[in-house]
Amino acid sequence: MRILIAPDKFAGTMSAAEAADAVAAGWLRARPGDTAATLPLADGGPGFVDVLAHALPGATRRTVATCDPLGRPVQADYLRDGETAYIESAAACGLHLLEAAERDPRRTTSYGLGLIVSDAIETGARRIVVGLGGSATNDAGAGMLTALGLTLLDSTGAALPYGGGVLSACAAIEGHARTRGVEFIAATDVDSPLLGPHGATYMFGPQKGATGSALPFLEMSLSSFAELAERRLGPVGASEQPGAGAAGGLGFAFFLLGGHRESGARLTCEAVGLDAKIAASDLVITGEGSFDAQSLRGKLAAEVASGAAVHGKPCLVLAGRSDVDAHPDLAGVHSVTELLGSPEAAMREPVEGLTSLAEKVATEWRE
Ligand SMILES: Nc1ncnc2c1ncn2[C@@H]1O[C@H](COP(=O)(O)OP(=O)(O)O)[C@@H](O)[C@H]1O
Ligand SMILES: O=C(O)[C@H](O)COP(=O)(O)O
Repeated sequence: MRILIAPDKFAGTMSAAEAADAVAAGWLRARPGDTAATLPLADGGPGFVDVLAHALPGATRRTVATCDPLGRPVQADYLRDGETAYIESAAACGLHLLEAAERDPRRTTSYGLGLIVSDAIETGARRIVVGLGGSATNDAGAGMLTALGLTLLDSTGAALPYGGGVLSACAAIEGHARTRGVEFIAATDVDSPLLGPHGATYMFGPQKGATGSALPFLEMSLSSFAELAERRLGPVGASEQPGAGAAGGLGFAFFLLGGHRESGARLTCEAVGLDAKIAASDLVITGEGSFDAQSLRGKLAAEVASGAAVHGKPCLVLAGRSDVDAHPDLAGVHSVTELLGSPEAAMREPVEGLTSLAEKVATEWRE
């Protein structure tokens, strides 16, 4: 049997490539007569640039000095392919760049992403595809807009500090972004709007360290900024567009810059030729760290599963943990947590855990 193993990363424990290798090793241990092809994927979050680097052999990597969500210096890689640049927002805004105790979206900024985008523009990029996801920020892209040339002022005329928590003090937006003639594509991992119960703050704030009263405070801050920014920069309604809430509202900021949204998962799947690879296999396996209700809202595993369904191929999800038992596009959902008894055990030895899960599922698989 020909197996295609096409997972996303397991955030915090394994890259997509490590996860794919672990599944292949476990599967082949149980069924050595099968062939396994690995295809690490991404949905706009971490891994976006690495996946595209494999898919676009003509693209070159460029390394730039930028800053992390707390303003500390970091190096970030992005890709150039002719006049197109492919940038991963998590390279500057990523949750993985902070210690657990440092996570606080009232303070974190997307400024560093603006420095990467500026570098791309200054070196001639005219089409910029930005992968959104895995961020530690919830500032509606205000930091990035500042790095691109806009000035955010409070009611006394002083420049606004960075972070999502100060945005309700923004009384004026002055200047122009240095983005004329540049097409932006926000490759988002979620289709959430900016505000509301399914928006950036309430859906993703808690995983970034915002809890209790910080949540309504951030929601109010973003809402006030969004109203001003839409009036000043347009288009009105940008905050309600699907994807505006991706990466702490960076989707919204790209809409203000005239950009449009694509599904990050679909974009990477198309770039690697997933469809043809599914057609040439008998079974597809995908996975991610946490397979949950969010995953079904256009995330990578759901994209792979629907691709498999189109070709009538069975698709399995092997996840770190899961609260989804079944889905019409899936032949099965299995988790390392279920196998080892607790999420702690699953995360302690992630490669071994996923390898054992794949071995068990392969042993039980009936064609
Ligand atoms: N090896 C693992 N075993 C169990 N749970 C994991 C493992 N790796 C990651 N996770 C869980 O998955 C979460 C990340 O979810 P994931 O789907 O990978 O990313 P995202 O939600 O950012 O797209 C982690 O916070 C952790 O709870
Ligand atoms: O806020 C973000 O960065 C994402 O759009 C959602 O986060 P996640 O993909 O890391 O869960």
